[in-house]
Amino acid sequence: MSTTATAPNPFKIALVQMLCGADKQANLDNAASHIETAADNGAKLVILPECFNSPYGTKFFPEYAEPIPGPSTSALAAVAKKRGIYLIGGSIPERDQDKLYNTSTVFDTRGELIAKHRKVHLFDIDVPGKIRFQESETLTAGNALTVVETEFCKIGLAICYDIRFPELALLSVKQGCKFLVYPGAFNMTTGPMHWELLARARAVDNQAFVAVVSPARDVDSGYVAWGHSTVVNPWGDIVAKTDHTPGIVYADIDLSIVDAARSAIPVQFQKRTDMYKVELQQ
Ligand SMILES: NC(=O)CC(=O)C(=O)O
Repeated sequence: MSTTATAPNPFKIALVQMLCGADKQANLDNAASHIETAADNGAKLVILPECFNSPYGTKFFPEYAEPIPGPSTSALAAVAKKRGIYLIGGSIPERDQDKLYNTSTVFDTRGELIAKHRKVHLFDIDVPGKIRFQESETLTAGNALTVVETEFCKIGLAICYDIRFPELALLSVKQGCKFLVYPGAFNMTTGPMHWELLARARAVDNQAFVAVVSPARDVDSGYVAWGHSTVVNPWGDIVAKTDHTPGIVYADIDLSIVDAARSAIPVQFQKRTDMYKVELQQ
């Protein structure tokens, strides 16, 4: 669907910061119940966290992985259709033949799957004495930029570690995105260092709204999520944010702020493409 001059603006979004535990069905039920609450409260676009149907860990991915469509994404489609909302389904471990991906699905108001993003940059890090995580032990990286057409605006969708790669965001914005969405799951080492910093950086360097959506923190899990789901406006201001506990973060996305920021500080139109260029190799 293409964006029109009559698109509703502002529109309300909801970030679902939920606990994501070992019981897949409980995760699906919990997500559906939060989505219903968000819709009751007027959200037109609801966003779940990374790996919402499974614990976040390479040993869990093979066990929890599903094809798309599959039980988890069918449940998402049903609730999007029932409530007439757009739904960005965080991510799930996806199985496609002999490969596994960390994949986000997007549903429109009729429950149709309108986009699918496979995490492009796998989370392979080793911070001595703090955290080692190697998604590539079980996952394969996606190869595509994901721009989602909605009635509100184009949305650039990427997952967690993808936020650390400004090139991906720049390419989405080059394709017309005014809003960048990152289901994510930073941890107790990288969260306090970089979660908010990166969300604000991507907002400022792209003059776009940015939403980062985390699971709630469970200190007993093998991977302890930072939480702090946040929405940042194109000036870099935090417009909505929570702590580490379960809950829903709401924000109004007023796209006129994107236009105002881009017109006041017109870096989007001042790129020295005679000197440098970021280009999609596809
Ligand atoms: N979980 C991730 O993909 C990324 C992350 O936690 C980080 O970049 O830090």
